[in-house]
This record gives sequence, C-alpha cells and structure tokens, in this order.
Amino acid sequence: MPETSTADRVLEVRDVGKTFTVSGKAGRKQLRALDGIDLDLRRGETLGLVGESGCGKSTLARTLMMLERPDTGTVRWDGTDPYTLKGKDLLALRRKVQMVFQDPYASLNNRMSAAEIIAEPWRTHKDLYPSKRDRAARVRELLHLVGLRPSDEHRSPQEFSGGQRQRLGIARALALNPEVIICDEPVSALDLSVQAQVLNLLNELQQELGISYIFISHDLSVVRHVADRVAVMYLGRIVETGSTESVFDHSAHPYTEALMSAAPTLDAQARRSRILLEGEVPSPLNPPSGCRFRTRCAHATDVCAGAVPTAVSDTAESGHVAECFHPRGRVSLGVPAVA
Ligand SMILES: Nc1ncnc2c1ncn2[C@@H]1O[C@H](COP(=O)(O)OP(=O)(O)OP(=O)(O)O)[C@@H](O)[C@H]1O
Repeated sequence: MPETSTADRVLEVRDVGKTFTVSGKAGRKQLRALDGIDLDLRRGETLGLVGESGCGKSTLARTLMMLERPDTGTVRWDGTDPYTLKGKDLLALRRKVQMVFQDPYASLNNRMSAAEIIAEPWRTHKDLYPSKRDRAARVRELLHLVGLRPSDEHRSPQEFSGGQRQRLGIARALALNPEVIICDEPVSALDLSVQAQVLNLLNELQQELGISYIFISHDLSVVRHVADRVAVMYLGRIVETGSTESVFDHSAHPYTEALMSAAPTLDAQARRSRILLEGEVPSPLNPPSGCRFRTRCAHATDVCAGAVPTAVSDTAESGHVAECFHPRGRVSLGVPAVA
C-alpha cells in the first residue's frame, strides 16, 4: 500500500472479525461473517466495496457504523477506537460516520415531514444545533444543499419521487456533519437517469465538503465511475484492493478477474472472454480451509488448501494488493505486501 500517514486516513480497520451464532436443525453453529478484514479509508476519497450477496458487505458496514461490535481486531476512526470511549466522546465520534441506504422508500418514515426526518438525529445530538431557530435554518440549508426546495420541508417522503427521496436520505445523513458516509447500494433502486443525478450530487458534496465515501455496490459500472479505490470481498474477506483503474484493468485475484469479466459490456471480445465461476459460494458456516475461493478457482493448487494466502502487492507505490498464492497480471510479479 502506498505510504499514507495516519492523518491522511480517516478510518483504519485491522484484522476485524465477526462471528454470529446461528441455530439450526443441527444445533448452534458459528457463522464467520467477517474474517481478518484490513481496510483504510483516506480523507476525501471514495472507496468502492464490491462482492456477491452474502459476502459480508452489510455486516462490515454495520461494524463500521458501530452497530455490531467486532469480536477480533480494531476499527479506528481518526486514530480512535470507539470502544475505548464513553458518553459525550463516543457520541461525538459516532457523528463522524453516517449512512445512506439502498431503498429510499423503506428507509424514510412516511409519517414524518422532510424537516422532521432531517432534524431527527439532533434529538440525540442535542448540542449540535441547540436553538429551534438554528435547527430550522439548518434544515433549509440542507434541503438546498441536496437540490430540494426549502418549501419541501413540509412534504412527507411519499410525496417525493425516488430520486428526491434519496436526496432527502442524503440530507439526513449530512445533518450531523459527518466525515464519512457509507452508501449502501444508494442508487440501485433508482431509474438509470435518476441514478446519474444522485451520483453527481454525491460527487458535488464530496468536492464541497471533503466527505469520504464507502460505496457499496454490486454494479461494477457504477463503482468504476465513482470510486478512487476498490476493495473486493469474498466470503467475509477482502481479497483484493487497489486503485479503481488497477483493479479493473489488471485484476490480480482470480475472483476479481471473474467478477470483472462477468460485468455487462457491449464489447464482443470481452463477452467472449467471460470467466464462468463454477458452483455456489460456499456457506460461511463451513468455509473452505486455506483460501476461501479455492473451491471455485481455476488456478487453485494444493498450496491453496493449506493456508490463507498472504497478501502480495505489485509495487510498494501502487498499493494494489491481492490475497492469492497465484496472483494474475502485474501483482504476480510483486512482493509480499507490508501489513
Ligand atoms: N445478525 C445475523 N445473524 C446471523 N447471521 C448473519 C447476521 N447478519 C448477517 N449474517 C450472515 O452473515 C453473512 C454475511 O451477510 P451480509 O448481510 O453482511 O452480506 P452482504 O454481502 O451484505 O449481502 P447482501 O448484498 O445480500 O446484503 C451471511 O451469511 C448472513 O446470512
């Protein structure tokens, strides 16, 4: 990974694991939803998080939001582990990270007005805008910032279009002046033309406010468009990270390679070279030993069953890292990544 100082990183995740106990016919079992997650988020960047359904994206988002406590490893916001804080200090840290959800129809309460929805977080964070006048003024500012009209404050979400609802969801996320917004599939419920408008808004807000985004999406074309860097998840682990260009154009992990090759394209040559992944994603209740991808990997050898691959990087400068014993492309010429 390229050298960045701690001050450049708003978030540092090290070796984070999360296990759920699930009950079934065969009794209680341990489901390892996250395993050894390492992740950095730099100030002002957009990090795309991609992976198939069930790979742990939402659990990671909930862990970063401090809604789930990791059972191993640490999450540090601006260098601080939230679990060392209490009271006001913890509340102040919680403000740093907010979330925009996938479904703007389900995530906003129709019984509340737009103004009430935006102001709701201030009921917990009372010190932020203590006077009623300040709160009213800030609601109107936020509506303006996300491209809604001040007069929209009295309307309820059901009176808005899908795109307007998502704008309202973004205004609510901005109410606590966060440093980071986790966007969980923020445009996948919207029409294509509206998607572009919402993505443009997120980009403008980033330019204006310096916010960092973690952008979770299964839509690789959207991720390629918005993300500065990409992290690829498979069965609870991050198997590849790097700049968007490097990960898309020089995929190193066979899983990433297959994922990228399966993305819809008009290019006939690219269509012909699609890599079809055999079999289903294994259950996280019973993941394969060693490399979790090995059961579906065309390049797997005995070594892949024996140990979790160590991360390799193409060069220290580019920060393109993959966890694989047989990396492809430029990373195959690389060196062990420094943790
Ligand atoms: N509270 C929970 N209790 C038990 N298992 C859980 C819990 N939350 C998530 N899981 C399991 O953890 C694994 C990862 O789930 P998660 O929802 O994080 O994946 P995801 O990548 O976000 O999927 P999707 O894109 O479908 O939302 C899944 O096997 C899921 O069933």
